[in-house]
Amino acid sequence: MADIQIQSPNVSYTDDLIEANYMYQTTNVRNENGVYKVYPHTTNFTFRTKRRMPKLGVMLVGWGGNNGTTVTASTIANKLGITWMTKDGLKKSNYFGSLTQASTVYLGSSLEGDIYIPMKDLLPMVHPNDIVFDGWDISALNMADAMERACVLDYDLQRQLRPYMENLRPRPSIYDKDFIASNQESRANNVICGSKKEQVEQIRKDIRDFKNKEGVDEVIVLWTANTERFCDIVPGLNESGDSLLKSIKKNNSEISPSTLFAVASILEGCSYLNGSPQNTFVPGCIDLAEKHGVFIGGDDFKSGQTKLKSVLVDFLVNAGIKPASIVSYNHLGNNDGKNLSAPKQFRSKEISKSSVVDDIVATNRVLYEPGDKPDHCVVIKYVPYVGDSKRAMDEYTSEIMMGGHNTIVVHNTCEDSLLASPIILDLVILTELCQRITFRVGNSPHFQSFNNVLSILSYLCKAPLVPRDAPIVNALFKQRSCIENILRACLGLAPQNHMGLENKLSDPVDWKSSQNEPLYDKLKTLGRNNGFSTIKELNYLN
Ligand SMILES: NC(=O)c1ccc[n+]([C@@H]2O[C@H](COP(=O)([O-])OP(=O)(O)OC[C@H]3O[C@@H](n4cnc5c(N)ncnc54)[C@H](O)[C@@H]3O)[C@@H](O)[C@H]2O)c1
Ligand SMILES: O=P([O-])([O-])O[C@@H]1[C@@H](O)[C@H](O)[C@@H](O)[C@H](O)[C@@H]1O
Repeated sequence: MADIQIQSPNVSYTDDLIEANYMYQTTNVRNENGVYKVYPHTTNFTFRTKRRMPKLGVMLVGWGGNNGTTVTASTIANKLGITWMTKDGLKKSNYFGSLTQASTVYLGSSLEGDIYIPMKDLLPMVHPNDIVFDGWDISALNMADAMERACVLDYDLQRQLRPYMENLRPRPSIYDKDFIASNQESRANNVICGSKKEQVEQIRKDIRDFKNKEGVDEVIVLWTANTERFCDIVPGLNESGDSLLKSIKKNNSEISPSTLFAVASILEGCSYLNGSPQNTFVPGCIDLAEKHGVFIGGDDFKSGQTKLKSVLVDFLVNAGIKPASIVSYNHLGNNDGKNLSAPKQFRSKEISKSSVVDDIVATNRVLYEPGDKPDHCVVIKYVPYVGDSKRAMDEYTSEIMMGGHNTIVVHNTCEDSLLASPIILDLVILTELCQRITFRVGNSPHFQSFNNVLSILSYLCKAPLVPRDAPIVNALFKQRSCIENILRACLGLAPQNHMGLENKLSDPVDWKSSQNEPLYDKLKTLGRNNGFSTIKELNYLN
């Protein structure tokens, strides 16, 4: 755990809060008679972050699935420090793949060189080991048997975890065979009967029951159940919070289980996150979240093939290379793949997997005329034998200079649920953190929360949900920078700009820097006394 203290008059610490003054710099552009007039703009923000972390409860819809069992098992294994033997030797529990737990951020430079710390140490964040899990599943299997059914974790690990999981049982859930593949029906032996209104009330009761039973301070609900078909958006049905609630009262068949869960969570004041591609967040659901001041986020975990695509296409387009054809094929044999073998459920996934390049393409009118975009084909096949080990094959064919072509072919094999599980953790950890951050703009007396649609979560989602009229960003490193720089802003730190000007000066010794930075004070003294003029040379001195 890196313990950091910002030494700045712009940042203050109390027992309850970290408060930071931050100058947010943007540029406004106006096209005036063909000339882009650019107006730099600075806005003063004051961020407040509550330091006390709650006991966090996470309720997973689809708890008994591959992702649900794997993320639950992994936090128990990490908490207990479980190791296990495999044919490749002894393995230790970890959170690899988690942005908050296993990636680092640049903090600053020191005499010893650049300092990087785990992202999780920038601001107080809930530790995954401390999360209490519960949830629902249409399958009644206890979590130990469900973990075994998932075939994700090594046997010796499962063996050690069984005693901690066999008494965990998913709560009965809302099942509607019209929304997921018919091949899931055999699994549905743990369902809530009654009208949609009664089902919502039961889910609300479950959330309260979990809170009271486990003594958790906050609950976040996350959908990791099967992909549903898209539902129709119809005026009078679900275009507003009121119409949505009325449709539920009327037991309208077009209201999906995932939207019912979202409504129940919102009415209980719990953030709701969607790890699947369906359009859970119909306009009425977003409206309801806004009215109740509840965070929502999604859609569809960005875990493997699409995550890489949002890097590769960003790299190609920003290198001035024109992707002209993108073909993404994969096959997998888990129950997710089985559900996606049905056309309507596949269509939901095809939409989320296909939309990820649109924003990147739209940024470059040198390569793409308006309306021009790459051929983009998504194929998913269900092959039971390979189980959770998804095999993805991609081909990127791009136009390069003077009629040339560049073709990149990628083969990407992974246990899908071991990529998705850390993403589930990051989604809930960042959402919980955002629940503790408020900010005021300028001299406003009012401290506000983030917009109810938590677009800061975009890095973790294939089809980022953003506030009305906000731009959708899919490029992975822009999304990561967004998270890192917002966390830095909460500490009054400037955004990472990677300029490294201090290492690009012909005479850094005379570089004007803030007087309270020992490094540059020392540089001036040592540099002058020894004729050294660069940081590297100073380091050599030490
Ligand atoms: N890498 C990944 O695993 C990945 C990446 C992106 C998105 N996703 C999405 O995450 C979801 C879960 O993936 P998975 O591999 O865990 O699938 P899974 O089929 O193993 O688990 C889904 C679980 O949801 C249950 N379920 C279905 N409908 C339900 C309902 N209405 N209420 C409660 N439970 C219900 C099923 O019984 C099953 O146990 C899928 O929608 C998938 O598309 C997964
Ligand atoms: O995140 P990603 O690897 O691009 O997409 C994955 C798909 O390729 C896979 O077929 C599906 O089963 C997973 O749910 C996930 O959505």
